[in-house]
Amino acid sequence: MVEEHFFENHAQLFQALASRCEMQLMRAISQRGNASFFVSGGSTPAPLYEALSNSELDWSSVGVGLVDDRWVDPDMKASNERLVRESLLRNQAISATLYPMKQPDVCAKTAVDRVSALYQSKLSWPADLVILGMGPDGHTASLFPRAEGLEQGLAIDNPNVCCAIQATKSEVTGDYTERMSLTLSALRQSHELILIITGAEKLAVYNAAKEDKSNVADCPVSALLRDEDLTVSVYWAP
Ligand SMILES: O=C(O)[C@H](O)[C@@H](O)[C@H](O)[C@H](O)COP(=O)(O)O
Repeated sequence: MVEEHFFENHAQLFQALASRCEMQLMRAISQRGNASFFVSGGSTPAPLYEALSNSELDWSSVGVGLVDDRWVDPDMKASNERLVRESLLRNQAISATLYPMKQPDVCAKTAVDRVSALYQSKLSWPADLVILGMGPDGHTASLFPRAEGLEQGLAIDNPNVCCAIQATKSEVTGDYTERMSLTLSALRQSHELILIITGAEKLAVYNAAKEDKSNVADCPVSALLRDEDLTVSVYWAP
């Protein structure tokens, strides 16, 4: 199910969301002594990460994982790891621990088991806080419609929390077709699942995906939105 938080502008959205994320991380730290925070890349969430980087919380108790990453060197502009290091892991949040997805392996497939084991051992599950984006094609994380590897990504019996995805050029901007992503079952293991979307086009895709009765493989985000055992908090502004 969904819990909608719609705002008149981005400034209001990110201010409200930063406060909510800060509270959620502080709650996890006070209850368990640590917090796991999984973050998406793309062009939307950077203002949230920049705001959170100034939050006065015990960042040394926060483990940061990636929701997904492009299989590119972390110094490349396309790298989600780079985006997170530049927007979140600075100021107060510099003392958080980031666990990257990208490994020296030539392809994501040979690294999946290793990154899954790393994420399952170093980050606490269920995830305390997960930040998702959504593409106009209904993908979330790097779970792209009909992409190679998506079946593993959607499989409820997949013991891994990560999967390797080979998106097609038409699905992704630029050449970043090879990805690693959290699986659907990993995303469902979240105490707080936040989906950030902006603009009219994504709102229309979201509204359709909420009702979507078609195959999840055609609109992976709908698997989360339609899950009655899960609450996805949707933050939207024009
Ligand atoms: O690697 C990525 O690109 C993201 O993790 C991806 O899942 C993103 O959240 C959506 O593609 C939306 O991207 P925008 O925020 O750029 O629209």
